[in-house]
Amino acid sequence: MNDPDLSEAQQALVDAEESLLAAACPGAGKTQAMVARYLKRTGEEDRRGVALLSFTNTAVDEVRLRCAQRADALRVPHFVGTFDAFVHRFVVTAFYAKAFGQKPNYVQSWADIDSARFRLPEMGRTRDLDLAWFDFEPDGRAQLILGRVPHAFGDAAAHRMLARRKPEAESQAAHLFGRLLRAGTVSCEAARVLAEYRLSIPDERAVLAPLLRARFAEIIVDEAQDCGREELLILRFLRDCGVRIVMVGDLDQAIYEFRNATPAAVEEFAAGLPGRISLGDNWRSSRAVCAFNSALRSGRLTEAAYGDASLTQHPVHLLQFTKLEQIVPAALEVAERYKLSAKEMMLLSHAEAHGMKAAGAVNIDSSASSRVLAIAHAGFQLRSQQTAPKTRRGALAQVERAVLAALTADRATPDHSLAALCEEAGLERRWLEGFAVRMALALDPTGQSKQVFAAEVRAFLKTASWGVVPPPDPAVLSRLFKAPLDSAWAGVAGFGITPAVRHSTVHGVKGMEFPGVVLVLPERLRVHPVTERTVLDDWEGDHDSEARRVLYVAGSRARRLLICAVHRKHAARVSALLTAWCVPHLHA
Ligand SMILES: Nc1ncnc2c1ncn2[C@@H]1O[C@H](COP(=O)(O)OP(=O)(O)OP(=O)(O)O)[C@@H](O)[C@H]1O
Repeated sequence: MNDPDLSEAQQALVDAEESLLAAACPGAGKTQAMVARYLKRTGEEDRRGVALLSFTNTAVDEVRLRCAQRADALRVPHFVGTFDAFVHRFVVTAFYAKAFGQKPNYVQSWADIDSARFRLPEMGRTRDLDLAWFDFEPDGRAQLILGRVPHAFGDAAAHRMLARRKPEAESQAAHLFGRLLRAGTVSCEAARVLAEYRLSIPDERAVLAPLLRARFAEIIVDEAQDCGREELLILRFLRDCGVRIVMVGDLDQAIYEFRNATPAAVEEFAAGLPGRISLGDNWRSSRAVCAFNSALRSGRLTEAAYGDASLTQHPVHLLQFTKLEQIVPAALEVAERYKLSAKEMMLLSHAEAHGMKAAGAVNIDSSASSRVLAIAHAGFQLRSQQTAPKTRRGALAQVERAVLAALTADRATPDHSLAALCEEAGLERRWLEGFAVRMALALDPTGQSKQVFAAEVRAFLKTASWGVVPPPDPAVLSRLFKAPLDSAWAGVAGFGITPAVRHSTVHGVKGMEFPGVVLVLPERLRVHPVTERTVLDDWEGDHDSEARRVLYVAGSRARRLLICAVHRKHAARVSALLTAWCVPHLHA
């Protein structure tokens, strides 16, 4: 029976009877259609399961919520979860347990654990190397992906040094990878490598194929454009086992190339599937936003506005700025013209720092310059209800470093990992974390002068109970915990102030929508290290690039109003592009 809430194209996705790619535009209602299919198929299959796989826990939670009325659809043999959870449960765990004689302990990412960091001898003043910067082959070989090494690793000479010592870094990374695996620590990246390894062994394929064939009738893949090499390999295996593969996605929203997800590889895999349907009705956005999406899209799909927002006549607004701080007041003026409140607006940028500065939020890095300020900042973050876990962890890590500096008289280099510093200081990391939380919460800078607050910090450290380690030297405390500069302390007043407009990176709002979006194009655009092109070069030259897709994802989050806040240097180019692509636009 047809679902009255679904369009014809969405219904075609629900009813499809062969493996296929459903290529959808932004706002096509992929989730709605996919969940409708999942519920229908789980009702039809009584023996074998249907799996619905997503890439993020948020997307998984959303699907589970929408299936809440049908508890049977969430029970065995069916499966709703992340791609990683699927790989762990059905491909890797048993294989690992057999090979290593223990159960694996999965961690989200190497980046989350200190023991996945290491140093090369005589590396100088650089940060530790991180396993997350390497790709691993099924035979355990490592490949350093220089594009993943963050700027903060060190100065230009440090980056050159690392490029020169790449083979040495790769050999150490491979060694550490093997050591962690043997110890039972398996990151999601490592699990994918193990899955790939397992599937490369003919005997293992012969064991796994009948199990998966008997267990699953169909795998539905949400956000299919984010499939990387290993996911595609697993899907290929499942397809060869006779499991139906239904992929739903928008190749132009592929913004995870750093983890090997490339739209070209997904397209190639999809070309081998018997079916393909297009979902080109955008139920989310106004006509001007749809035109903006079409101007940025590299794929062939044509998109049209279909939902309530299609009646909105607001053009895209081009807002020129010279300083990031000018954006919000001007954008709010435009929003007000269309009766949109500040709460309905979302400011998006590729790099977090630009959005933060434009929104007037205090940047945690600015407090890194002073230990006293870092402690004030962490206290605020811990007390606030709105702090994201990642921000809280970052703020606390700065307090931990400050405490370690006090104990080691700042002898340790600031570039060592916290785990290494704890070892040097003879402290348990867990104890230090607890100490940092207690200290940040005990000290409140509200209404205090910087001198008084700095004195409170020193007094706290002087009188604290240090347990196993000797207390810090008072002379060291006076030297390391001075009152911060006036300009930095002025920022403390801003800690408690919520910015007028919410802000996020583009990657942080994937799958979401907002009545109004302010998209920031800053003065300095990223230059791709290989192509040496910026996003505007890509757009003008019609090159499909991740930077261009990031703009597309950002703009397509808007329902009614899109404001492109463009630095004066680039305004003429963006205006010319919007004109060339017939995007209705106005200069604000
Ligand atoms: N058939 C429909 N009729 C009316 N509204 C719909 C229909 N399908 C989806 N919508 C609405 O359109 C909006 C976009 O849907 P959804 O967020 O699922 O899109 P999406 O395909 O996941 O988009 P994106 O990939 O850009 O994140 C939602 O507000 C949803 O409620």
